[in-house]
This record gives sequence, structure tokens and C-alpha cells, in this order.
Amino acid sequence: MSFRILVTDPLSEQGLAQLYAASDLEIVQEIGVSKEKLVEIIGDFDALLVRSQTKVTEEIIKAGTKLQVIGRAGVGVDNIDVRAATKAGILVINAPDGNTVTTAEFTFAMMLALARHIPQAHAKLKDGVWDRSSFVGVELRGKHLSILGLGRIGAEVAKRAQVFGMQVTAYDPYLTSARAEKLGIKAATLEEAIRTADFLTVHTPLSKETHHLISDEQFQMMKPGVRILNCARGGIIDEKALARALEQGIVAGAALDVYEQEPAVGQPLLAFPQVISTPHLGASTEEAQVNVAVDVAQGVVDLLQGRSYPHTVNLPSLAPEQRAVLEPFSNLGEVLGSFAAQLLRGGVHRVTIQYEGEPTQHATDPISRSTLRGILSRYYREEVHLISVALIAEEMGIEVTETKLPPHGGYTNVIRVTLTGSTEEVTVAGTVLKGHGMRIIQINQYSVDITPSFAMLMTWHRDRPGIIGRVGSVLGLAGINIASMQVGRAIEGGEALMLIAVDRSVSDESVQAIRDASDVDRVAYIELPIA
Ligand SMILES: NC(=O)C1=CN([C@@H]2O[C@H](COP(=O)(O)OP(=O)(O)OC[C@H]3O[C@@H](n4cnc5c(N)ncnc54)[C@H](O)[C@@H]3O)[C@@H](O)[C@H]2O)C=CC1
Ligand SMILES: O=C(O)CCC(=O)C(=O)O
Repeated sequence: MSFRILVTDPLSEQGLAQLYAASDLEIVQEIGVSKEKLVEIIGDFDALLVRSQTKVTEEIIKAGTKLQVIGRAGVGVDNIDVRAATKAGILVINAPDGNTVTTAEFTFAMMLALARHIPQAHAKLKDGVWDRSSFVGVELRGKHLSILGLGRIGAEVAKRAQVFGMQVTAYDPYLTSARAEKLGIKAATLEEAIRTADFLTVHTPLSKETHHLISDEQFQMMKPGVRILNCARGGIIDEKALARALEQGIVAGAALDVYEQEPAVGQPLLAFPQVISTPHLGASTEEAQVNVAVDVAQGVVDLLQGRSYPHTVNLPSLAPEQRAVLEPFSNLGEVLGSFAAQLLRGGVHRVTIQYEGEPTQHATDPISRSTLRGILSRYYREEVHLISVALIAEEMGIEVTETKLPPHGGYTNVIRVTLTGSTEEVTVAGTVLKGHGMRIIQINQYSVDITPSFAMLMTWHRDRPGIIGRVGSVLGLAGINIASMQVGRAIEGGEALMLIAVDRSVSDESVQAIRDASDVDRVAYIELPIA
């Protein structure tokens, strides 16, 4: 099978070389293609590779009917409509490691340039003016640097700042005190970090939470004379509020590489002499561009050829050994989800997935996604992709809850799926028996023990003699072999349940014939995702 890859932003030749080297890939480069043309051609491609210039909008994603992967050569994926891609079942990947050091070095270059007015002095001398008195700067040594967002780049900036003798404070909601201690950094609240900073630099992604993280209220808390850096994303700092803080003398200077609107030609902040600015150059080194292109190209090749890639943005990525451990549980979850959804009459409002024992020792997200796929396949016409399951559930207004318990009741592992609808609740549980595959062990209040098969029948009937024979003869007449059968009842002569695994599909007529048999109250015919 041959895959077609479209590249729409300039990527390093070294990165592209490995794409050209793969025998089953055809690479088309359309650098700087217009949005209209992209919508027109994207339907012929299996993968799209971009940097930050191409805006991968919902319209482009919808037109990309064959797209499997969108690769971003770099970190930030804010130029890609990840939600639309997720909904369409398209994997979004990035290359977050390749430009970390480059961007940290760039931030540091900006910090030194800001402290010593290097760009302004340079420009004046080029204009023929020898001015030594206007550009008296400040030392970094002994100054308080506050870093908002202590991820890959933030941590590299911190290391460099420590070598320069700065006191480093960081605000990051995911920063543990152990990591802060290991890095020799003071972990602080956002307000503390803002109040104490002589230099403040942001290294978060741009998200709903970080949009205008620094605005008027925060500038009012700052030490007069603070210097501000943004080499992460435009919009984390409110540009209009920054302009006001510069005018009020709260901010002595700012270094900006990124802007709310790019290209930022004519942006009013650039008119301030205390603002130094670059056109989104943070990741622009030869090394970083090779690194990110090589990484993301490798990711696209690996994913199209059926292997895994560690930096998936909209699906948790798993190491092969983790995948091997989780696969039996994911398969069981999908079967249980499918079974429960076919038993439930009407729509589902709430899904509860309970894990007992072994699965709780692992990340259960992949199992829950498979379970949801099993459930949603019953309600959704198109194929439900693991990438989009959580979003589809959210859009359908289904509440999903996971609970984890220690092993219980003699099984080392149990997955229990409960679906709550408007009029009833259905619970189906199962286990994986080492070397013997999966078993269904509970249906509602009944304990059972049956190997699930592609086609299964379930009857609710009264516990009377002859019922098994009547159902068996309907199947026999239709030439359908019974693989295994379980009968359960709460009390003798009361409501009972029969679960039958059959070797092939059962026709509507045969299901109706069983439904018509005396003493049978209800029949459910269930087809499961088992090959
Ligand atoms: N100027 C440029 O050319 C470049 C810019 N970037 C930007 O830098 C950003 C950071 O990159 P990395 O360090 O590689 O990402 P990362 O994912 O390693 O780090 C981001 C950190 O921000 C933290 N964070 C998230 N929400 C937060 C919040 N509300 N408040 C405080 N911290 C929060 C996260 O916990 C994480 O530790 C990227 O998202 C990208 O937008 C990255 C590379 C080049
Ligand atoms: O592609 C670029 O040079 C921009 C890099 C960047 O902003 C990122 O990786 O998030």
C-alpha cells in the first residue's frame, strides 16, 4: 500500500530525506499553498506535515477525508484545530524535544539583550551615533527570575539562569515540590511569582487557561522596573495591558518573539523603544529545524506503517511493552462495552467503568477508550475511532466515570461496565484468564462464566422444564451450532437467564421464533467485536 504525504511549510531536507527513502510513501511539497488550494487537494493525502505557518482549520480537516495523521514539526499545535482532527479520528503529532535547547538559548539571548539594551545600542551605532550614556543596563546576577510554565523549555531556561547567579522561582500547576527541589527552584503561586519577579518569562502553551495569564491585574502586582519576556506564544501576555504597563513605567522593558497576530508587522508594542522584538525565531536554528523535521517525519512514517510514535497530541502513546500488557484488557473492555450497550434499551446517559486488580496498576485510559468504542459503536453510524471516543461521548452528553478497586472475589482482574439509561441500568463484567482468553462473569445481578463469541443470544425466561430444548431446536432448525451455554436463576421456578454463544450470525426470524417460544420474556441477540 502506498501513502501520500503533503508538506506545506518549509521543513529541513534531512527530515524529508527519510520520507523520500521509504518505498511506500509519495511526498508532495506545496510550500505556502493557499487555504483554498489546500482544501481542494487535501482529500488525496494520508498525512499532512506542517510547521507553524499553515493554519490547519476545521474546513481543511473536513476536506481531508483520507487523512490519518497531521504532523507538526515543533511543539505548539495551536495552528491546528486539534478538536476537529480528534472528532474526525485524525491523529495529531508533534516534535516537542527537538527545539527545547534552541528555544531556551534564544530566551536567554533575549534576556541578556533586554538587560543590556543590545539591539537599541546596535541600531544607534549603525545609524552613526556613538552613544554610551543611554544604554546603562542591569546585571542578571542576584536578580529574581520568575518562570511561568516549568516544562521542557522553562526548565532549560532555569538551568541557565542559575549559572548566571539568578534566584529562580517557578509557577506551574503541575510542578511537584520534589521536582522543584531537585532543580533548585522555588515553587510558588502565580501571584508570588508575579510579585517577586525582576525578570518574568512565560513558557506555557497557549490554552484557555493561559490566554491573557498576564493582564492588567497582574501588571499592577509587579515590582516597578520588571522586565518581561515572551518566547512561547502570543496571547499568554495581554498585549494591550503590556502597552499600558510600559506607559505607566511598571515594565522597564519587554522582549517579544511571539504575538497575538502573526506576522506582527505594525503591532503598536514594537513602537516602544524599551521593547525588543524578533519575528518568531525561538526555534530557528539549523540544529532544531533538523531535529524537529527528523522527529515528526519519523513519526508519520512509523504511524502510517503501523508502528507507534511517542508524541501523539490527541491519543496517549504507549510503549510496545505497555501496549502488550494492556491489549487483552482493552479487547475485554470493548467486548463488555458492546455487550452492555446492546442489552440496554434506549440511549445511554452515564457510563461507569470499574477496574479491579491488575488493570489498576496501569494507565487505564486506553482501556476506557476501547470500552467507550464498544459502547458508542452501537449508537454511532460511522466507525468510532479511539482518538475521538471521548469527544463523541462528550458531544452526546454522556457522563463517563472511572473507578479503581483492589482485586476482589477471586479474580486477579475485573472490568465492570455499567450503563445508565433513562429507564434502566445494565451491568456487564468480565475478566481475562491468563492463557485462556476473556470471560464474561456477570450480567446485571447474575454471576455467569462464559467465553464471549462473535454472536450471542440471551434470554430472560421463567425457570420451567423444556426451555433449553425449545431454544436449542430453533437454532438447530436454522443450522446454527451452539458453542457454549450458561443458565442462571435467582430462585427455582423464578426469573432465569440463558446465555448462548453460537458459531454464526442468527437471523431476525430465528430470534423472533425464540421470542415466541413459551415462557420466554425477552431475547437479546448480540454481536460482539470478536474476530
Ligand atoms: N518561540 C518559539 O519559536 C517556540 C515557542 N514554543 C512554545 O513554548 C511552549 C512551551 O514549550 P515546552 O516547554 O516544550 O512545553 P512543555 O509542555 O514541556 O511545557 C509547558 C509547561 O507549561 C505548564 N503549564 C500548562 N498550563 C499552565 C498554566 N496555566 N500555568 C502555568 N504553567 C502551565 C505545563 O505544566 C508544562 O510544564 C510551547 O507550548 C510553544 O507554544 C516552543 C518552541 C519554540
Ligand atoms: O516552526 C517554528 O519555527 C515555530 C516553533 C514553535 O513555535 C513551536 O515549536 O512551538
